[in-house]
Amino acid sequence: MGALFSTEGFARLDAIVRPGLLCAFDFDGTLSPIVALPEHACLPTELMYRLVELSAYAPVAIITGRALDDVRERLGFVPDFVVGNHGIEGLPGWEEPAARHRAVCRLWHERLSSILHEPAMFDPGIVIENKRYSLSVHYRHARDPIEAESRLRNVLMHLEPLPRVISGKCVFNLLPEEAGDKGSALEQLMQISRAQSAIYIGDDITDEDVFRLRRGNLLTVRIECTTETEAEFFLRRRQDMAQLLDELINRLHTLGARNWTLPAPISH
Ligand SMILES: O=P(O)(O)OC[C@H]1O[C@H](O[C@H]2O[C@H](CO)[C@@H](O)[C@H](O)[C@H]2O)[C@H](O)[C@@H](O)[C@@H]1O
Repeated sequence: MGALFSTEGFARLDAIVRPGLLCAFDFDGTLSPIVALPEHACLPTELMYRLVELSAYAPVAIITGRALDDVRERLGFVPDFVVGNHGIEGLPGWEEPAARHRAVCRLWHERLSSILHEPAMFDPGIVIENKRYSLSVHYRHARDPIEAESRLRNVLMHLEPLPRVISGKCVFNLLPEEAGDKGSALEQLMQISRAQSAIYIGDDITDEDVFRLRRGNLLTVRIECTTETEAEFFLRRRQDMAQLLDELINRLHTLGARNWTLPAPISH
């Protein structure tokens, strides 16, 4: 993995950025800073203005672990595509399988709520975020987060049906086994939008499903340099996102690209 802001990284950007590019982003930790409480997360205005400008040149997609209605109200603009619940919510035909996922999540929620109320497990700092089609169990504010992580891991192993567990930043995300993921969501979005190439930026384990696609026409970028990733390049800090959006906008503008998913402007 190399630095995106390097000779090699800029060369890869030059190669991938062309008319027909889909620009896709994770939300928490990529666009929005990680904050103590999920309900306080929002899109910083300096990124929001840039994303609006970018969407004149290329379709913009948000692929997030959050529920759709939750993330939409945090964006402050309307992207071309929003996919929620780690890929479960928002793609054509998503409702039918999601109804099955909802029933499974209801079972898990009931079971977990009851276990987490047992005296030996009770900790007001452990919170279940019910996103209807997936659950997030947050332990950022647990009395002892390291101990909570290992106790929760043990509880999750015994749930029925067994969930697909994606760990994250002080969180376990629980998904039904047959649910899609962010990788399949990105591939579907490329098909739907007829994109020739794509860039995806993410910061967490749930984004690895995109990073491991390893397609020649997909540039993957992880926030923060780590060895535990399949992403091609990294940005040192989330704050570098503004510069990355400027790099995309400037290249697309120079190439005369336009967002082909928008109605054509009326000519007089
Ligand atoms: O796929 P993402 O958009 O990155 O969403 C992943 C999870 O993000 C949220 O939790 C994380 O961000 C919170 C706000 O900064 C933070 O308080 C929490 O500790 C993080 O785990 C969100 O609440 C989850 O639903 C998402 O699955």
